[in-house]
Amino acid sequence: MGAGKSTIGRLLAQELSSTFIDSDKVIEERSGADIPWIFDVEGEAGFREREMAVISELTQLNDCVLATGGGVVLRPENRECLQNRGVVVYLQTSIEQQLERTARDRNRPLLQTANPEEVLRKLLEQRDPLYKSCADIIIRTDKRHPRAVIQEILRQLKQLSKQPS
Ligand SMILES: Nc1ncnc2c1ncn2[C@@H]1O[C@H](COP(=O)(O)OP(=O)(O)O)[C@@H](O)[C@H]1O
Ligand SMILES: O=C(O)C1=C[C@@H](OP(=O)(O)O)[C@@H](O)[C@H](O)C1
Ligand SMILES: [Mg+2]
Repeated sequence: MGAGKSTIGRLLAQELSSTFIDSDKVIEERSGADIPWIFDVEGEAGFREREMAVISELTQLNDCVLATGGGVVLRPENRECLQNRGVVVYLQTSIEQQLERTARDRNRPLLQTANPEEVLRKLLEQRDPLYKSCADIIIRTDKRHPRAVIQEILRQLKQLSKQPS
């Protein structure tokens, strides 16, 4: 959360002249409710069910940039879909930057707690190995302008396409 997936994904899609899709937005459209409402009424488990259905569908599409929610890697089915169908980019960010970037946004239910720093630390501990297990490209985004992050993604994409498969 706050790594910049939604922001950088949108700009990257513009740069690549491809379609941008944010799975969280699709989940909201499909359910006719926002993410805090889904967490409130259906719990995190309900949100993860909806997320899995949407990821399974969206990863069938071609030529698009897909920004996911940060918890997408929790389900092995999601990791498999992402790995099989695309180049997966892990945007790494310090907890300090995550806190700064998410502070003004009430839209992340997992961070609406007395100690969001502790929550982020635990999530990182749990998720970092999962992100690494499915990432083709890993990029640090701390104190880096979104444009600079995009240039780095493009550079690494070019390198990947040069490698013999
Ligand atoms: N590289 C960056 N530098 C500065 N601010 C950023 C950067 N990436 C994202 N942001 C800002 O941080 C906030 C959260 O970004 P967002 O794209 O929603 O993250 P995510 O989708 O990974 O949770 C937004 O206000 C966005 O403008
Ligand atoms: O990390 C998570 O578990 C979540 C991240 C959110 O998306 P962003 O990573 O875009 O904030 C959103 O999917 C939901 O609040 C759960
Ligand atoms: Mg997002």
